[in-house]
Amino acid sequence: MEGFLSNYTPLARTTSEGLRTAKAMQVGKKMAGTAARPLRPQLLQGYSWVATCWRMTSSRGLFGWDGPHLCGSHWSTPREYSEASCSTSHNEPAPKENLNLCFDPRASRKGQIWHHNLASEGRAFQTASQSDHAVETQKLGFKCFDPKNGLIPSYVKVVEVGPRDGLQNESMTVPTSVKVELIHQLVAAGLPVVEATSFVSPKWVPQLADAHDVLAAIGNLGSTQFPVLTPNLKGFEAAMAAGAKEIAIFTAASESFAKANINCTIEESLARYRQVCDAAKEQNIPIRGYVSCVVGCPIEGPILADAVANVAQDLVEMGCYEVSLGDTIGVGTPGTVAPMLKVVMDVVPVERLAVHFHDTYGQALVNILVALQMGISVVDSSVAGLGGCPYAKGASGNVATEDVVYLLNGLGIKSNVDLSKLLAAGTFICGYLGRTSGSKAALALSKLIDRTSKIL
Ligand SMILES: CC(C)(COP(=O)([O-])OP(=O)([O-])OC[C@H]1O[C@@H](n2cnc3c(N)ncnc32)[C@H](O)[C@@H]1OP(=O)([O-])[O-])[C@@H](O)C(=O)NCCC(=O)NCCSC(=O)C[C@@](C)(O)CC(=O)[O-]
Repeated sequence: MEGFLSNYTPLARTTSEGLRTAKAMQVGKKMAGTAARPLRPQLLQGYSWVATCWRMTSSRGLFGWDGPHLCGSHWSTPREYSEASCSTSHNEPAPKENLNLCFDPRASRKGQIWHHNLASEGRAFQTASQSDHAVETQKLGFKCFDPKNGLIPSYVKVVEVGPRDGLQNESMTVPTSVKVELIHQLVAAGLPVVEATSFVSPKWVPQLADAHDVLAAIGNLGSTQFPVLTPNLKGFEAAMAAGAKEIAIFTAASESFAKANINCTIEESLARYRQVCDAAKEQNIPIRGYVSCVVGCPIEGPILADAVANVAQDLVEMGCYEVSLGDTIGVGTPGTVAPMLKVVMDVVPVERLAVHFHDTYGQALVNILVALQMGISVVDSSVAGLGGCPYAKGASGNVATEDVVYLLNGLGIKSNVDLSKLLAAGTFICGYLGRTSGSKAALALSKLIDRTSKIL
């Protein structure tokens, strides 16, 4: 735990660097020639990489200051964003309303702006390679954000759970064709794993009663993995009959939640899953495992990390290639998630662990960052933040895949997910469900795109 906390020391520097840089922004104010309001940090939370992202507004509209050179997000900001917010990426003059000021820590130390673009100086914007950037951030001591030093993974596998976890809680029946189209779009966006559906009792989860049809319709789509949930042998056999190539088994670290969700004790569930695993192994079917309620349970409250570690270890021993740790009701903060991960990592190798956060309290991204810093490189998420568990009252959706990919891009971590195609998938499913996306990144990017289309 001590070592873990020391990872955060550089963040204090990041923040103070950010504050110094903010002063340099006054130069930007003069350049813009507008009455900018005083600058203030957004979300200045202890852990937060967003602490280095600031904004100022003026009577002319929103002026974005893109300051994440300090933590590495600028160069991997998605193309759509660059195009929308900074027309100088095309070497064209930027409209004033679209002013974008970028800082380099080297320059900001001297109180200068490194890059700026104004209507008259549209060519000032430059690019730098990710490695230049990594070297720079390292020099400044921001090591915790440096994938090259192995302090966070350089590649993260994003496991999309929207078609299963996302839709299972929807009250309106989503037609099979819509589910299949959503899966196609998620695959097209480059997601390596899309959890397609569940072979659970239709009495328990009516929304996924068409599991066979969904799986039959998607067939084999490139190299994408399509795990499906199987709560028992009956579900496993049905999944095999529908052509499943991978399964997921799921239990909990909380007795009460296991009872509510799968109608048995944890021990009984493990006995069932041993049978499922034996059957799967005979057919060379990979098995993913889930542990729910890893920090809190809607019925029991706080959960002991040892209980999580025991169940995770059992799942690995019975044959799961990966165990996803679920904060089912989204109550975790780094203060509870990090110690829990530490205990689990003592018994399960970090390469076998994934994290699965719901965003009920807005803590999912910061928890993911902590998990990455602890070496975990598999993150579950749901497009547009859809989701919730029917047996976990009050649980909101999963962390949105768009937000996770935006974060990963910002950290210079590869995921091979195309954010623009992912946004389209989110727009598609939200359009069908008649709801606003639960992804902040999706909302912000879509506004930016709308705004630019009005300007251009
Ligand atoms: C586990 C059971 C089946 C036990 O349910 P049960 O009622 O105890 O089962 P049973 O063995 O007594 O059987 C009752 C009926 O269900 C049928 N049945 C039995 N099994 C199946 C099956 N596989 N597929 C289809 N039908 C099945 C069985 O044939 C029988 O039918 P009947 O004779 O009454 O007509 C039930 O509790 C269940 O399906 N639970 C699933 C609940 C669920 O899907 N929850 C959401 C997923 S978990 C989650 O979201 C958390 C996660 C993974 O995302 C991570 C996180 O966020 O923490």
